[in-house]
Amino acid sequence: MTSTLILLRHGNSEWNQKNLFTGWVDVRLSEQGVAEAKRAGELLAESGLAPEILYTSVLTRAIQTANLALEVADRLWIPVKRSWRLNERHYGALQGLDKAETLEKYGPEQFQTWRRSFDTPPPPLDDDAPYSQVGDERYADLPDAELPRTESLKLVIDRMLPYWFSDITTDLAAGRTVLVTAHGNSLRALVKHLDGISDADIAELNIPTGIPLVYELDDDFRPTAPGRYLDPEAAEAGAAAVAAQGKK
Ligand SMILES: O=C(O)[C@@H](CO)OP(=O)(O)O
Repeated sequence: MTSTLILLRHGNSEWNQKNLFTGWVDVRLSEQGVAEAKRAGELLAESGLAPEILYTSVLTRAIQTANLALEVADRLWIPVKRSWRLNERHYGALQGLDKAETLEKYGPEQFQTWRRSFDTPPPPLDDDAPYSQVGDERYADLPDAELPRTESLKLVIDRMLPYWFSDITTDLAAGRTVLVTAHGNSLRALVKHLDGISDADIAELNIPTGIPLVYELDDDFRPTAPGRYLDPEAAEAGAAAVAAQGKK
């Protein structure tokens, strides 16, 4: 039996628009992001795909995106599960910094290492820094030692994959069409796992905002074919724009 998995990166956020490193900072969608999320709902409806359960991170921009898309697709009623394990990568001390200024200050090599290397996290964020998540109510159940102060992509995979196996694959095994609405780097982590992308090659993968990416999975939750974007042309342009962030 095959099952269907739909991955959706949240629409453009207020901080994507301002070109700021975001990570776990809880910003909202920009107007453009709202339009992208609604368009994602149209793409889902036009494709005939009907999500039966929604997974999101606990960050507002992913939740807004899912709600807007599902409303357009007339599926706002489906059950929802949220987890911090689907959150964006914690960007450490870079959270809140301007990407172009960071590129200029530290140079392209360091900038690319922080953004896209597999296992080099940015410097950790101080607990009393303005954009720290220490004390944020939504993480109250998370032991302090497990609350990230920075993360590499590898660390995202380490905290995301257990949830993939414990929860998301359980719904897939039950034959449900699953929608996962999450973030650029948490979805890069999941796509790396699904497509078996090497630690080196994952640096080149960028996920566009607001365009559903659909996988058919076999009984072992492996893709039967490459994932397909419901609007391939827009996805290509969107991924190129993400890759170019920082450059003025
Ligand atoms: O700032 C961030 O949290 C992410 C996603 O917006 O950015 P980047 O693509 O640079 O990893």
